[in-house]
Formats: sequence, C-alpha cells, structure tokens
Amino acid sequence: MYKVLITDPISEFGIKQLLEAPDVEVVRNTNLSPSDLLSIIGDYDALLVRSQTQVTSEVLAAAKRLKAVGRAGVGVDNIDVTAATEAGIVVINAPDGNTISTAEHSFAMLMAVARNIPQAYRKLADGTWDRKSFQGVELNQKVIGVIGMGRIGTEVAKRAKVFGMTVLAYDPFLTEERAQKLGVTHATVDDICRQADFITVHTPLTKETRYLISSKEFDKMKTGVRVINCARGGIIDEKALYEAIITGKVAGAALDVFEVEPPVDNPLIGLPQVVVTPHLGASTVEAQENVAVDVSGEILKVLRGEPFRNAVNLPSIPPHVMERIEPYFTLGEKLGHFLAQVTVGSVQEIAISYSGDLTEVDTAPLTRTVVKGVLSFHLGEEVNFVNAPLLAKARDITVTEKKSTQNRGFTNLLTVTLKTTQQTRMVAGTRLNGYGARIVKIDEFAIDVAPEGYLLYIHHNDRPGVIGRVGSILGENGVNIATMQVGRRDMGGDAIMMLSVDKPLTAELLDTMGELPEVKSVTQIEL
Ligand SMILES: NC(=O)C1=CN([C@@H]2O[C@H](COP(=O)(O)OP(=O)(O)OC[C@H]3O[C@@H](n4cnc5c(N)ncnc54)[C@H](O)[C@@H]3O)[C@@H](O)[C@H]2O)C=CC1
Ligand SMILES: O=C(O)C(=O)COP(=O)(O)O
Repeated sequence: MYKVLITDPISEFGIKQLLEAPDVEVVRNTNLSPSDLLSIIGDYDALLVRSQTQVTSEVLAAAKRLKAVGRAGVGVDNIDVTAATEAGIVVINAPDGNTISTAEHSFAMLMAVARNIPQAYRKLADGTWDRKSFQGVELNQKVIGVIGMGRIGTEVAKRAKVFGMTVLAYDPFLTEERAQKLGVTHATVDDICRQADFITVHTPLTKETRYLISSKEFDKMKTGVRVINCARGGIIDEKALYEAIITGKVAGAALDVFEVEPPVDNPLIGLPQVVVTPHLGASTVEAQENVAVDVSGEILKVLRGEPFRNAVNLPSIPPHVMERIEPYFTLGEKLGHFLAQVTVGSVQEIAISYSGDLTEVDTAPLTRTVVKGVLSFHLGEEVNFVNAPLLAKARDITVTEKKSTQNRGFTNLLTVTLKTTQQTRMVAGTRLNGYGARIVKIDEFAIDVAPEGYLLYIHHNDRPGVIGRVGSILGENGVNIATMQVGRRDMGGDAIMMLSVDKPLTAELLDTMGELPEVKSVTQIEL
C-alpha cells in the first residue's frame, strides 16, 4: 500500500483517482507545523503540496520512503529540487492546469489598478460616495511590457492586444518569429522600462529573476507607470517599489504575491496606490481541478513504476518519443544490471550505443535506465531514474552515448560496454517482434537469451561432454534448467553457455561447477 500525504488544500475532485486507488492510502492534514511534517514524513511514499508547504532539504532527508513530491501548480520554489534530485525523489508539477486562471487574474489585477476598483469599493462599503478620488486610466492605446513570455505571459499578452494595447515582450526564449506570430514587439527589459505604461512579470523566481525590477529599473521608467506581479514575490524588489510609489514614479501596483507569504508588516499593503490579493492567481475551481487531476495521475504513475511526463527534475519526454523508447526501458536496465554482475573491478565508463530505429529519437532517457541498471547492483534501492546520472558523476564514472548505423541485422540494437579498472565487457540486446527482449551478444559471442530470472553464465573451452557434465550436476542437485544457449567463436576454442534455471544455485554448487575440467568461470546472474 502506498501512503500519500497531502499538506495543502487540494481539490477533492482532483484527487479522486488517488482516493479511489486500491493500492493507495491518502492522509490529508493541512495544519502541520514544519516540525510535525519532519516527524511524520518518513512514513510516506509521496507528498502532495501547493505553495504553502516548505519542502526543505531537512524534510527530504527525513523522508526515507519518499518517491515523489507532487506540486499541484507551477512554481516549485517551495521545494528543494536539488536535494530531491540527489535523494532520487521525483518532483512533479502541473504546468498547464492553472495558466488561464493566473492570466485572467493578472488581467483582473491590471484593470483593478488602472481603475482603482478595490479602493473605490472600500470607500463605498465604508459609507462614502466619492466620485473624485478614483479617476483611472484606459488600457486602450497604452503600452504594456510583459516580462516572461511563457504560458501565462503569452495569455496575458493576447488579452492585452484585444484591449487595444501595444505589447512589448521580453523572454530569453522568445524568438523574433514567435513574437511576430503573437503580434507583440520583441523588446529588452530596458526597452520595457523606458516605454511601458504598465509592466507585468511572469517569470519563475530564480537567482536571475530575483529583483529583476529594482531601483535601477524604476529610475528608467516613465512617471505614472503601473506594475503588476502575479508571478512570485521577489521578482519586483518590494523596498524599491515602495520608494518608487512614495516618490510618485509609480502610480500604482497590483500584487498577488509577496516576498514573505503571508506578508508580515509589509508597508506596501495599505498604500492607496496598491491593490493586493492573497496569492489567488491559481484559485479558481477549474484550475484547482486541473492541477490536482494532473498531479495525482502523475504521482500514481511514479508510485506504480509507470512512465510519467511532468517531472521537474527530469527532462520531459514528448509522447511520440516515449512511445518509441518505452519498450526498451526494461531491456536497457537489464543490460546494465547484467554487465555489473559479470564484470570485476571498479566501474570507470559506461558506453551505450544505439542503432536501428532508436537512432531517430532522443535516447537520453534510455541511457539513464542503463546507468541505473549498472549502479543498482552495488547501490540497490538508493539509485533510481532521477539520481542515476548524478550518482555516476559523483563516482567519476563517464557515461557516453552514441548512435551507430551498424545494427547487425536487428531492427533495433542496444549495445552496452562497461569499462572497469580490470576489464572491458560488452552486452547487446534487442526486442524481437513477438518474442520480446533478448540478449543477442555477450562480448564476442552471439547468443539468444531472454534477460530474465536466474541465469548461469559459463565460460568454457568448446570440448565434447562439457555441456552434458554441467547438465548432470545441476540435475543431481535438483536444479531445473529452463533454457540453454551456447555460443562459440571457433570450433574447439573459447565458448560460453547461458542457462536459465528455476532457482538460484548455492555458493557450493557454483564452486563445484567452476571446478569442472574445461570450465573457466561460472557466474550467476539475477535479472
Ligand atoms: N499567482 C499565482 O497563483 C501563480 C503564479 N505562477 C507563477 O508564474 C510563473 C510563470 O508560470 P508559467 O507561465 O506557467 O511558466 P512558464 O515556464 O511557461 O513561463 C516562464 C517564462 O519565464 C521566462 N523567463 C525565465 N527567466 C527569465 C528572465 N530572466 N527574464 C524574462 N523571462 C524569463 C522563461 O523563459 C519562461 O518562458 C511561475 O513560475 C509561477 O512562479 C504560476 C501560477 C499561479
Ligand atoms: O502554481 C503556482 O505557481 C502558484 O503560484 C499557485 O500557487 P497555489 O497552488 O495557489 O498555492
């Protein structure tokens, strides 16, 4: 039974699939203190949060069973993603579900600050009919600067155009073609500061975007500019904003997010030029259902070991690539695991070569599974799909990947070479239509073995009687042989036997087999 802990308010409808899953137990507690969370997190396989719960490196270190942290939303700045990656914990977010909700809220805030709606409401609610103090400005024919043209920024820009605004847009990934297609003007932050009547930010909070808008930028702005932040507190420097409002440079600010949430003694709150909401960008019925459905589905997949899409700490795999490479995940891992068991010495290099159809797609995710297979033989459960490359790097193991045109007649071929301090060994595998995965080459020997269960890999001289003697010893010791394959390079030369047996052999029995004349080595492999 997988245990999932939910510590922030998340849509009931959205988590239905978790609540109804027969293999999942859901515990909801939205009143946990940081120390409460630390003391119980060790019991859980997955943690589901929004922006409130701080998933720190301490929480992750205490989370001995944790496989996934799900974020029902976009921003993951409340999660220590680096620590999660090191611990092999998948961080999943729901990037698409709240885009429209947040774009609409940003636009509502833009209009609220242009027309002083909250201020006027408050006065009237307090009993004063004041039609003089709240003269606003139109959006029509004004210039808006959009910083961050991702999902939300793009939707805000589209809406601004419909309102007759000229849109200046900046994003390091915005190309001239895309800007043209969206009908916006490609600009720099400097252009935006100097020309815009309204400036709205839609970037994540990162080292680069912290205080992206500070005193220097306010100094360049037109007097009477209005700024909107519905992305993250800290993208606009709150102290600098306060100064710019007091000096009259900034006519208004609309803030949904704050450097400290909830804000404590924040002087911006209460200024007549500032309209505020308590981080409500994603708070619509639709967005909350969307993000909770998306993240719950992904968490279920992680827990059940099925392929998933939206991991923040893994490269995302487009569906058309996933379709092509998914059948090879298990094979890749098993080839790595096979080599780790037959090779002696410390691993220095894992080289993977792909040929056939596999050369047409991004095989980086497959490479991860091979690395996981190699490392897990020694590191066990600690290694997974997320941290395998990091763990290899930490051990100075070089991982190389190449595409080859030599497929030796197979539609697809995955060849893994393991170089250790003592030897270099190779194994190749494929998937045969109707037969599934097969190991087709071990070092220089051609073979045809299903990579599963208990295998005995025997290296011997190609002499009459060796195979019979091996069979007899196993039979006398009650070990049933399921399949047997032999391979040799030249008649009478070096040869290998690969047997699949129904149960593992004892150490004594392996020694007895190793002492047979003509047998050079016997290795037991479990796949
Ligand atoms: N107020 C709320 O409730 C919500 C706030 N958000 C915030 O909005 C942010 C944006 O969300 P999405 O549009 O979905 O993300 P996104 O990833 O689609 O877009 C972010 C864009 O920012 C750009 N960017 C990064 N660094 C930049 C820089 N230095 N200057 C200019 N652009 C830069 C990226 O290239 C990207 O295109 C999230 O990271 C989150 O912090 C998101 C949802 C709800
Ligand atoms: O998705 C995001 O990044 C948000 O900021 C939304 O936050 P929330 O889930 O409403 O706490």
